[in-house]
Amino acid sequence: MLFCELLQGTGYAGDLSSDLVAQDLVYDSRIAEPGDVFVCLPGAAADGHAYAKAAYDRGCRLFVAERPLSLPEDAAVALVKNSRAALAVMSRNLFGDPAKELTVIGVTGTKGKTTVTHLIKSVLEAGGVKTGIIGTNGVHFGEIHYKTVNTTPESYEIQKTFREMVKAGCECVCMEVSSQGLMTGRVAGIQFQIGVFTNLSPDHIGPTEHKDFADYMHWKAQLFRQCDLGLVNFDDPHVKEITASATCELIGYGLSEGCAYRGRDIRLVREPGFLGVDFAGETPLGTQGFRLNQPGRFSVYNALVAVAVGQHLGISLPTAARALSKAAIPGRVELVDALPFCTVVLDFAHNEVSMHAILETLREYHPKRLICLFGSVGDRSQLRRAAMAQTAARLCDYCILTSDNPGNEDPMSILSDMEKGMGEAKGRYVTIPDRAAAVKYAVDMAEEGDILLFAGKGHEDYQLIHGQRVPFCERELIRHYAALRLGQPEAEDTVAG
Ligand SMILES: CC(=O)N[C@H]1[C@@H](OP(=O)(O)OP(=O)(O)OC[C@H]2O[C@@H](n3ccc(=O)[nH]c3=O)[C@H](O)[C@@H]2O)O[C@H](CO)[C@@H](O)[C@@H]1O[C@H](C)C(=O)N[C@@H](C)C(=O)N[C@H](CCC(=O)O)C(=O)O
Ligand SMILES: Nc1ncnc2c1ncn2[C@@H]1O[C@H](COP(=O)(O)OP(=O)(O)OP(=O)(O)O)[C@@H](O)[C@H]1O
Repeated sequence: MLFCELLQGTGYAGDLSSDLVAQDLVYDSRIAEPGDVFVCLPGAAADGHAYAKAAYDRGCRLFVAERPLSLPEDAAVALVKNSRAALAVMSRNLFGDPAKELTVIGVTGTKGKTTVTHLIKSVLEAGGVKTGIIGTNGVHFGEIHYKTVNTTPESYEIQKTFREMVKAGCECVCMEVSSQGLMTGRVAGIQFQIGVFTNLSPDHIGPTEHKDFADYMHWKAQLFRQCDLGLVNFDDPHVKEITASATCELIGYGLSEGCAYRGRDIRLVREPGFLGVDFAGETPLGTQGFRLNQPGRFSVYNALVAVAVGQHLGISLPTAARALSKAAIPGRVELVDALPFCTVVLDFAHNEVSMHAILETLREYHPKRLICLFGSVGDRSQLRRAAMAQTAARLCDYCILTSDNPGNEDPMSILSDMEKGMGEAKGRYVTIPDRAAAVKYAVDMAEEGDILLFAGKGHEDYQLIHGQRVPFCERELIRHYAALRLGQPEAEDTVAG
């Protein structure tokens, strides 16, 4: 593609020859190749402008930057005001604006994004609409699955993935849109047909993320300034602020009166091997009974919005109900069929908000004892650890404190911060730093009627320890130790990592 065509819409300045040909775009000098356009991005840890020469040395001659670069004369530099925004526009140009060939749905909110995108995919595909998803669990479409670095990837990866999805016959893409993704322009220039708001509470506030809650909220609200229809949780205390600047049509879902999509008659169901919820969903096209394979009130919200999206795309209520009765999401309130006399749940809850949500939900099922195994990630706020531990101490009968992803921190110092929270809330607990040993302890202590929650790892198949990614699959370990406890000989073969 001609460099000047690629730059169309960026508002660039620079005296560029009209016959320069660009092969691809790249924003990391370490993977730059001859023919690539190197886009200099100012980052959190470094500034891409400082790596322009490295990209030149690897053969790049075409550059996009926010300020003049000191490079040999054969380099062509297009100057733009905001290089991340320019990357979004150029990526769209490079891949031929694939969003125009898809129905694009964006899901934002503090909790529930991954769950909701998977539920929407289940509902749409049950109605024959081939759908791709992009989010924390990676990219999924058809038989294709790959991981992403970010919940909302960089604009180049998004546009490239959209194009792959179109080629694979997808009609729709449902993606998680993080506040960081909105703030850093990763979804700039995409007009979403539907935007979904799940809920909002303080999170992602810190030196490399948002400066305060107002900033976090401002960027979440951005989705409703670039979509046609907003499906928003009317029961969330922050819905007014999120929608105040909306430019789209707004439709509410929730449990309160006035919601177009409303859940009522909620009944929590716990049966052997099953933990779920029944409810009636009122919609503009009629009322439908639902049984969800996922527990708790928050699952009703997640399901309602999936039904609403489905209805807007022509999926009937019985089809949506059938899909939701079977939908299971790896690592999100996932039931592990391991010990027949109690309920074992694997969940990604890794901060105070989601711990509170999942534990309160599980309490409502009246377990004999609610036992929770969890750790806290390293290299992040110390307050988060104590807060999580306090919440667990208040809501559980017993806690097993262990390691999550300690990262570059000493696991013992993370555990000591968690123990402070435990002590303040007078919780009963044991500390077992090695997570595999802690899993064994939890499995061995389980009794009839207990609910065991393994929190934090969810779908992850590794632990980050001292900068290393160590294989670790909690689901497999639970099954392994359960099989040992039940005297099943095949247990030896089931451990992964
Ligand atoms: C803190 C932050 O926002 N980091 C994001 C950022 O990377 P960065 O700012 O650290 O990049 P940098 O290291 O400062 O480098 C700046 C530029 O120089 C380039 N570079 C650097 C070194 C070199 O040798 N050569 C070179 O060209 C880099 O490729 C980059 O273009 O830009 C990268 C590319 O887009 C992102 O992958 C990366 O996300 C990191 C992994 C991250 O953790 N981000 C968090 C804050 C985030 O975005 N989280 C949300 C989740 C929120 C939720 O769950 O709700 C998300 O959407 O993932
Ligand atoms: N609607 C909801 N409200 C509150 N909590 C929820 C909701 N849906 C799911 N959860 C809880 O939060 C956890 C994380 O859910 P999910 O991964 O879907 O959210 P997310 O927004 O993608 O989160 P993250 O940004 O941490 O990846 C779940 O495992 C569950 O315990």
